[in-house]
Amino acid sequence: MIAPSSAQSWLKGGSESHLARAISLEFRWGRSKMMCSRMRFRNALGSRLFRWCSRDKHTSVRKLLEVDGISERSKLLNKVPVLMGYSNTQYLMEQERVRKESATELISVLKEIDFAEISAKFPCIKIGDSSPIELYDDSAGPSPANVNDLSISEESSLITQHISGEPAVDGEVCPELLADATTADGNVLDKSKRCLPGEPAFVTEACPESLADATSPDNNILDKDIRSLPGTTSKQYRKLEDGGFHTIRKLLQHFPRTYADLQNPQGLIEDGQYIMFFGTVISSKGVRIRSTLGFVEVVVGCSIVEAKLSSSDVSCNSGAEQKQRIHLHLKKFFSGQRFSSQYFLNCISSKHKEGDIVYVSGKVKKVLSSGHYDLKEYTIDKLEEEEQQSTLLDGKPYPIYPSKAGLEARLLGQSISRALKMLTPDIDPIPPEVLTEFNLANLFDAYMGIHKPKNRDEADFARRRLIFDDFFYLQLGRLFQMLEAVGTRVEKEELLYKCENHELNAVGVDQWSPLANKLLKALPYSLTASQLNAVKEIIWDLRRPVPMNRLLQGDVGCGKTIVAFLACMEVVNSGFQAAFMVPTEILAVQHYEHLTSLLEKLDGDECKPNIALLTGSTSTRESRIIRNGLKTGEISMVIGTHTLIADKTDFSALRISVIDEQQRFGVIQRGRFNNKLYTSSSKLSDENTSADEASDSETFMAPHVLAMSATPIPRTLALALYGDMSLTQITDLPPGRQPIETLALEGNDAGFETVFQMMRDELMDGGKVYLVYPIIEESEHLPQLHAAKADFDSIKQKFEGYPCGLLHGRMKGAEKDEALGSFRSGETRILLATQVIEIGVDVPDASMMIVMNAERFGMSQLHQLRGRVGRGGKKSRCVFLSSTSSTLPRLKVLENSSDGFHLANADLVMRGPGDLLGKKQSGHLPEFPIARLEIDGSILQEAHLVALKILGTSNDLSLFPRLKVELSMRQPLCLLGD
Ligand SMILES: Nc1ncnc2c1ncn2[C@@H]1O[C@H](COP(=O)(O)OP(=O)(O)OP(=O)(O)O)[C@@H](O)[C@H]1O
Repeated sequence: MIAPSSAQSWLKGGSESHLARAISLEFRWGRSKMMCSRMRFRNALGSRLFRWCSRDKHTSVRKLLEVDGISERSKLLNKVPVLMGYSNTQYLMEQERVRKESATELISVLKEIDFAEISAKFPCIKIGDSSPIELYDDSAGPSPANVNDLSISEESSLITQHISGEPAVDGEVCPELLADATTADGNVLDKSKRCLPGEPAFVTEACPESLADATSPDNNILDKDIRSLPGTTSKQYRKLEDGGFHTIRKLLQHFPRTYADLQNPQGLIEDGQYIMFFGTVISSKGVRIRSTLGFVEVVVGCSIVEAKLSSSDVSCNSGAEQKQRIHLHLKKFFSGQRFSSQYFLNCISSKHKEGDIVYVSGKVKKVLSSGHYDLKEYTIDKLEEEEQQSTLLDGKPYPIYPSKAGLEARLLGQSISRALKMLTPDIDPIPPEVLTEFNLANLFDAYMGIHKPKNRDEADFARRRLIFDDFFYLQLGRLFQMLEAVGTRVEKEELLYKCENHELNAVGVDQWSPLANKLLKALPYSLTASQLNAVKEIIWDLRRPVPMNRLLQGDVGCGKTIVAFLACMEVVNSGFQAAFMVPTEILAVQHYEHLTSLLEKLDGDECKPNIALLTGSTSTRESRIIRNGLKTGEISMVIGTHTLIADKTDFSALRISVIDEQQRFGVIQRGRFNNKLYTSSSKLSDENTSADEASDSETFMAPHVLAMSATPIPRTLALALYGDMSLTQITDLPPGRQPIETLALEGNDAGFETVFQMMRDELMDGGKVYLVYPIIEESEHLPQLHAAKADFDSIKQKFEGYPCGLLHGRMKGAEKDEALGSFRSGETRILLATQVIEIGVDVPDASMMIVMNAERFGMSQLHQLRGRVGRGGKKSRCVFLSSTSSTLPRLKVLENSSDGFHLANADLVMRGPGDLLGKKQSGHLPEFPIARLEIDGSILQEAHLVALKILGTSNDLSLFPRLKVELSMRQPLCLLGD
């Protein structure tokens, strides 16, 4: 590309030929920059020439052009084409357009110019450094059908690079392109051999070595750089890379969001409906309304099946099916002088030709004449490739891709098609026997089937395999990491055995330790069946020679705490220690009080273990005493917050760590806890201070981990299901529980009136009410939010006679305990609180909860909050008040679901499973949520079995080198903190 200054340099010569050359250069520069708009060319060239001519030193030019005054602009412009050898501007433009269409001519034009000479003579002339300016969103990109869509700047820069022998500026060029450009007969660029879009010829002819390379079995095609994708321009590569598609795998894993049935809508089309249509372009024209406004209208004709038709509308009637022909009008307006020129509008409208088969989607708006509709906010895609058209004709499902990073669907679709062509049937790293055994598609067929299915069944079969892969590599990775961490072969086998055998291994109550048995007997209730099974299973695990890593999952209020207490007592009874870590001080105090009150009921003082509470609010003196007690082994069990993982807290013989509401702790925190525990245990063995008779290896063993969660975050959920954690579920609720009546209301005057009336009724009925607020104090920035402190007085007034309490995170530990204690004892009947009560707070007779501005909380949070009521025998109610009516539907979901697992699943789908093998805790929106645990559980199970089978055959995957490579490609085998 030639910089403008070059033209000025040519002008310095002052001769006619120099001037012609200058104009020629200027024209090319101007055209490449301006997409050949005649108007802009004239303007730009005219003003530039004028500037030159008006300068004194360019009198010679003026003379040459015979322009007398600078006002005679049009005269000057008419001279220019003549000097360039054309009769007038119109003709010049016409000729140049023809030139543009012929790459051969273009080369000859460019070859006329001796770039080396220009560069040498005029250092100010830079070759190939200007990027083309996009004047409008050419979303379609270079059309596969028309290679000339490549901008001249791009093409000329490629060729220029070749001629000047300089490296590519804009990206790699297929070597053949350059080779071809230098052929002796020159001047002709064989398009069939260029790396240009939509040219399959390239794949087979032009770059055979690159294809051979890609298809070589020992070359991992999937992890090839995206730039190995054939038939793609450097601009497209850049776009793909910017969209995160750095490898072929990334591209192929951009799965269709859905498939469209290649059938147009049936029945009545209503205004405002968002509909997809397939049809044929009937016309496409550009209309200039005035000098600054124009539009392009594409009319698409479609056949739809109409139920009730007037006879005039019916164009064909095949049996019972009546088809109606409708016309969709797709209009795009352009404003501004530049974009409303007829030439420009014609350029745009020519993109759609009569007879093109297109796929359009958008919002339908009826127009006056029957059978005609405007399509608003539309997208239009041409079904260009033969296979796409055959998709339409054969009634194959048509994949619809989710948009990504602003990449146009068409480019994505094309690139995926090209990537598919690179694949070979031997890309699958999973052994074929496994595929046969589990009835899985081969990976090659799976990619083909998901992107180009012949029918829905094929797409489903492919999807199944791809979901399998997601789960399989996840588990293979986790198990591989675990096996790496375990020393001996026996331990590895033991571990695999544990993972493989999910049958309930239990230790009967009669074999429990005396302490656990005594606690069980001291309970004021009987354990439910699943609570009992959970304890049996955990105790069985505690007696295994490998550390337990178990998740105890059960809905809010199902009674997990007592299960964990019993497990702790089992360990404490053998002289080991237990640590119980909770996320809040309130919860630590509650658990401590609960356990001590239960232990008080035990017969005989001699067996009562020494329990301590250690939180941030514990005084320094007391903390020192507790820490000392833990170090010496005097204290058997400690309940506390994350102070338990502080460096200075040491244990003498820690054997179990319970992490309550474990999703509240980050991966690193939990990892620190585990490491700490392990260190403590090892230290202990060095010092030989163990009171236990266990063998050395047992003493060295890392402590058991029992994590508890009511609403696992997606990451935990996925890990628990088939990661390295075993899962124990409590599936029933204690007897006498009644479902919580849930109501979602808009928090307007009427809504509040209803709620306050319900509250009055509840209080009169002897109930206790939580009022939950999103913030403590009113905020200027968020005036719509209700605040706990601000509402305190008005609630007190409104409910005179019913004492109110206040509980929020900014209160001191003792104040919080007091507020909760008063509510528990019934001293206060209304508790205004923030989300500090969200987890674990247990006031069994609290019977009503009202959540203000409920949309501010996440679904799982709301489920947890709701779990604070309905923990006793009294019928409870929960009201979620939304700030606006628009946020109400989301809250309504909670009206119908009281299943934390289901809600966590909904979260999983919304947030994605997160980076399961990394340290990233939070989820992210998935590119394509291909797997749903709710429905894909069986695939998950199979994947788990296959992973175990493979690792059972070869612990270090040495017998499956391709799987090992695949695993490392998918997930770096970084060790988790936990
Ligand atoms: N089998 C049972 N029968 C009757 N009540 C029970 C039983 N098990 C537990 N409870 C009581 O149910 C209430 C809730 O138990 P707990 O606090 O252990 O629930 P949780 O599962 O930890 O709930 P959250 O996830 O909300 O913390 C407590 O008051 C507890 O004493």
